[in-house]
Amino acid sequence: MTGGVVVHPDADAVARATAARLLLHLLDTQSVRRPAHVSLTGGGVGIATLAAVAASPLRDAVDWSGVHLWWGDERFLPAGHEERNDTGARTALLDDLPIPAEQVHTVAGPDEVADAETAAARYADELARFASPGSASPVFDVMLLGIGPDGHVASLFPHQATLDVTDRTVVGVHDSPKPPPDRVSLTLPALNHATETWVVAAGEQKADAVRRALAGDDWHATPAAALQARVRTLWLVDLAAAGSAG
Ligand SMILES: O=C1O[C@H](COP(=O)(O)O)[C@@H](O)[C@H](O)[C@H]1O
Repeated sequence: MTGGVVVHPDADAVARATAARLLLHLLDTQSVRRPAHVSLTGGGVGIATLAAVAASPLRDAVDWSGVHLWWGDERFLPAGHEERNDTGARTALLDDLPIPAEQVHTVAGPDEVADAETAAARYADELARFASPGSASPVFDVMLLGIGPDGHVASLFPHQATLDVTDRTVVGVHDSPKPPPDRVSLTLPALNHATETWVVAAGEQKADAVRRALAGDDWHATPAAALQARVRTLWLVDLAAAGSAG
């Protein structure tokens, strides 16, 4: 297991470098096996990364029919809502990507199911359909995540009971301190069921959370401190998030 911090000059550079890293990683993976499973994130740099994938000349070198896309979390809002993570991803990249619709695994919203728990159970079933032997989900080749200023990751927020859920891959989240209050999130064991995890962060407001996570803070206080991919956990940050600005 390895890890590391890569510091880029600014948010735009984080997004462009992460996009290049993702595309090269997919090309490498596809040279030996397929499909590849990638879990996406919402958030400023997460969506900017997808826009940078869309703009990259390498984009068309990837065989997208050999890629499955998932989400680490979703806001429990109706399909097409501008605050949903998948809406941002569609606008930035997916609407223009030759990927089979059935390989884009979205989380159901209130237009489809009664509550976040039902959406979580349905997403868990979908993950199970593609599970690696002996587990409840695929091993994600890349788990792309953001981090909140409070240290939240996906929709696992500090001191919420969802942090301790280990018997499921997906949970319904309520009382999120960041709107909207209802969400669906992979649990920590599911987030860590990844070969590589890349946490993207930019801006001074992320610096303290990044510092605490890297220092191994109590993960109930800083959920991102619990991230540990099987092979490599990378922190892809800008100077400000690295605490080196000014
Ligand atoms: O609410 C969420 O926030 C985080 C971080 O977003 P950012 O805009 O502060 O970078 C994101 O990673 C997560 O997917 C999302 O649902």
